[in-house]
Amino acid sequence: MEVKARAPGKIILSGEHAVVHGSTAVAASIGLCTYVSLQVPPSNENDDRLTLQLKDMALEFSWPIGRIKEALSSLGGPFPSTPTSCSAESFKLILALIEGQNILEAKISLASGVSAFLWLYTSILGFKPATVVVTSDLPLGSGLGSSAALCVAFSAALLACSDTVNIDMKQEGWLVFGESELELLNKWAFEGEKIIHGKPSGIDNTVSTYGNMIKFRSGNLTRIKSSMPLKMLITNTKVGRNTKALVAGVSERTLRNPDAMSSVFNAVDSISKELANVIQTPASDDLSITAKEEKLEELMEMNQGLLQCMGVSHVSIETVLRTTLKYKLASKLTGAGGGGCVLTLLPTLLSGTIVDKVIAELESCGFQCLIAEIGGKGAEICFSASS
Ligand SMILES: Nc1ncnc2c1ncn2[C@@H]1O[C@H](COP(=O)(O)OP(=O)(O)O)[C@@H](O)[C@H]1O
Ligand SMILES: C[C@@](O)(CCOP(=O)(O)O)CC(=O)O
Ligand SMILES: [Mg+2]
Repeated sequence: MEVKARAPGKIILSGEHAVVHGSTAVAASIGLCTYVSLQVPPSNENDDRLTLQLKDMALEFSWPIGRIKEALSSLGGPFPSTPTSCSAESFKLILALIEGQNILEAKISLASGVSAFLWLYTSILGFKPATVVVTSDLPLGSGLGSSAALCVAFSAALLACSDTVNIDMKQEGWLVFGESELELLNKWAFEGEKIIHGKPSGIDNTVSTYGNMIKFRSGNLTRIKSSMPLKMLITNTKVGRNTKALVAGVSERTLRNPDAMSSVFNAVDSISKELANVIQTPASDDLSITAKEEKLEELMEMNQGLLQCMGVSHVSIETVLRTTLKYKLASKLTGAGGGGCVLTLLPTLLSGTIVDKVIAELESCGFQCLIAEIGGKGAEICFSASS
């Protein structure tokens, strides 16, 4: 049997980092996904390995099931309906399994994704042989939530193969889990994100699970329906960075300056709430689309200023801000910052010629631009009779 899962990346319109400290944030899924295919060999086949292929990186990891069992059976499980955190001790055992796999120094950042896989796999499915293949449209470590999309896609495929979720495997095409299954999937993906991010807020896995646009605060989501067209230019500075380190840096700054940072986080909270209001309030005679876009631009700029206060901007981000400002366009970093991606609002009345010019100028700096489809589907699964 083969099950496929796909889960989207995201943009954060307002509130990254502050959301880790209890502020409101607003995020939307985008039309770029991570795909996982999970193939369980027929029980009469003599295949007793768990294999993980990261196709985009041409990497393969493979373990005899007996070796995984030997290393991890003390953890108990599987416990698919009880999302459980990977303790420091379990993490050490998992790392020992990965250390035997010779990840090249240049690709060592992938080790956290592979660790999340091993934790989710053994916790949800136990010690069954399988081949799992991953591909992704998303750039890794760029602020578009590749870590969460990976954890959501893994969890969706694994839960679909477990006996926990009630889903008709004979249905064709891409399927969406029911509400309670989505909740379970989101909780498992959050456990995976914890392995990759250290201290995630949960916003990325939540928006990847549910799709569309959400307002998120302290683990609680409110679905948002946009009442205006929202077109965003995403500029990838291609400066690599690591969310875990940036999140830890903001926490250290908060420990050093608790009062000042608490004011910064409160200001971000207000900005995110206001941004959600602007997006949801229908345009009227008193509030035109253009006026709404101007409000959004101002809120994005204010949020960017506060992200600078948190210490997560970067010279490459500042170059994007300066470049777009020449065309009177407002931008902010999205995701963890420190490089990665920047969002620029493209107002409805902006001419195509200007958009082409700004993209050409950004690309001449070595950046990569794309115009995202915002607020699409969340996680989906698909069964096939195996190949
Ligand atoms: N397709 C993938 N294959 C393997 N690992 C991945 C994949 N996508 C994400 N990851 C893991 O997530 C990490 C990037 O996550 P992070 O630093 O949070 O940035 P972002 O979530 O913005 O892309 C990678 O270093 C890797 O460990
Ligand atoms: C910085 C943060 O707010 C978002 C991180 O997003 P990304 O991993 O950079 O895509 C962290 C979090 O909310 O878990
Ligand atoms: Mg991430």
